[in-house]
Amino acid sequence: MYDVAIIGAGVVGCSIARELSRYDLKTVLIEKDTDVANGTTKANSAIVHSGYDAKPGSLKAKLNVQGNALFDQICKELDVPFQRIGSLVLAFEEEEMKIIRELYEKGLANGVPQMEILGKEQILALEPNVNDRIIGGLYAPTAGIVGPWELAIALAENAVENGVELRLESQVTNIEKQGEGYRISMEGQQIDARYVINCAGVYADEIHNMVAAPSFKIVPRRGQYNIFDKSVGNFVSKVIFQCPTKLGKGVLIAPTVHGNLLVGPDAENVDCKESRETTMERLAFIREQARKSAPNLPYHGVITAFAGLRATPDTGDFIIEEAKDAKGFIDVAGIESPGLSAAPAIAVYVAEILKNMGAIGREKWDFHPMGRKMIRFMELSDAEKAEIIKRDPRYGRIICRCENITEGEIVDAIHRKVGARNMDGIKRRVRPGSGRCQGGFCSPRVMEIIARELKMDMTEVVKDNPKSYILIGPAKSSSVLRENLDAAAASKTW
Ligand SMILES: Cc1cc2nc3c(=O)[nH]c(=O)nc-3n(C[C@H](O)[C@H](O)[C@H](O)COP(=O)(O)OP(=O)(O)OC[C@H]3O[C@@H](n4cnc5c(N)ncnc54)[C@H](O)[C@@H]3O)c2cc1C
Ligand SMILES: O=P(O)(O)OC[C@H](O)CO
Ligand code: FES
Repeated sequence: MYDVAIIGAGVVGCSIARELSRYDLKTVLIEKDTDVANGTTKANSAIVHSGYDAKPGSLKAKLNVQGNALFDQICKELDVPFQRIGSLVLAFEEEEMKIIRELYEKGLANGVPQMEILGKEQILALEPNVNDRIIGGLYAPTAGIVGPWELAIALAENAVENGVELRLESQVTNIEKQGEGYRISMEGQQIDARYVINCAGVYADEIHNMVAAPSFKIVPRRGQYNIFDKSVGNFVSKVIFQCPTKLGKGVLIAPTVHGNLLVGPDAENVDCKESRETTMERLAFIREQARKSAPNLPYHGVITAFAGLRATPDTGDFIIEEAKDAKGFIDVAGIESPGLSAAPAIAVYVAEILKNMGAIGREKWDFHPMGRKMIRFMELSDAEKAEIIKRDPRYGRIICRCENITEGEIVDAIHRKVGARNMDGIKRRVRPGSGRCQGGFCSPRVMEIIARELKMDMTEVVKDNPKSYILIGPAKSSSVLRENLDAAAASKTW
């Protein structure tokens, strides 16, 4: 019997798993998909908000500000890209300056440090590409940008290194009260756990309803984006917001931790919890909105688009509590924005709930907080590069030309504790496929490496879910070509 079962391995479930791995507990992290960080965690604005948006007194406000303060340490421990670049909210008219002052007051009430209301010239000095029609704005230097999926993957990996069990491809289909705890059914398997933590993102209401009377509803609210090429990645140096509306913080322009530029999101309630498609109409709307902030936005540099789903609750705030009619079942639901920023603090908050229930005992003496570092080959000095190629020549072979990723880095991503099993898994860990050609050049090479390292056939290598095949079988001409190449290699004629 497990002490704790966490359902959902997004950034929230992974943060909680890592936090609980400090304690002497038998914990399992359950995920329906083939990899961690495959839900909302892989598709968001990647901003660590400073914390002036949420209503003072709300869980969102408290956990955002607390979470923001934890990022330096966690990202250092786990070797996750994070930059505290600051954010600006722009005002274009006097009415909006009123909103800026309200945000500032809310920020003070929430405990956000170092905020300043700036005038037009101060903002233009910081961000020359911003529309010169602005009249002022709010500056929050503690806002940052992070690699959201890198964070979740590193948290999961560190949790596993500290004893948490990770079960992928395990969709929870039923939960029943059973003696001291709960019996959790997944396709073809069942486990028992004393405590259950529901971190199922947009599906959290359905998981809740398996054991308790319905008490909240999650509406998927889609947000779409464009990503721009690195050549225009420094168009702005901070996160540029407009004034928030009822539907959220609005369209932003921000650099990413990998040097691209991100523009979006819009906010659109959708019926389906899997509706992650982008649409020309909404992307055109985003473009128009973003041009208000920066009329010269270099749209020739767009390389791709994506969409994510906010898990918007009908309660207005994060729901983090024991379900009223299911003792030992804790909902961590409605974790829409600023859920990424709040995730480290949510984990501490959930651990406190478990402590108050008497579920958590002593801290383990052998918890090790440091993640195993990744070798980022292009960030090494020439001497370090030479040394590592001498040890492992695979670091001397560039596979992804756009992002300069070596075979050694890809092989390492496959064989780590929470290793990549498919193309998107590799892309999220080491970025081949994220560059300007979007994998046009490197994808076949990455497929070959996955097939070789995981001892599978090329046709078994998938993009993401088990049915997302890329190849369906050898074409006649390609098998003839392969025979010719093999023959040529054998006779050493080239
Ligand atoms: C457009 C957009 C922009 C955003 N921007 C920001 C931002 O800039 N800053 C910020 O702080 N926050 C932002 N957010 C919010 C942030 O992304 C989320 O709060 C955060 O990613 C939520 O993480 P999660 O782990 O709760 O959910 P998820 O990442 O969705 O994880 C839930 C997991 O549960 C799994 N699951 C579901 N059902 C089952 C089941 N039956 N069995 C097993 N597993 C199951 C899913 O597969 C999934 O992996 C944004 C969100 C969106 C959509
Ligand atoms: O639009 P919101 O308010 O859900 O916020 C999403 C991100 O945090 C900012 O883009
Ligand atoms: S070569 Fe890998 S994305 Fe272009």
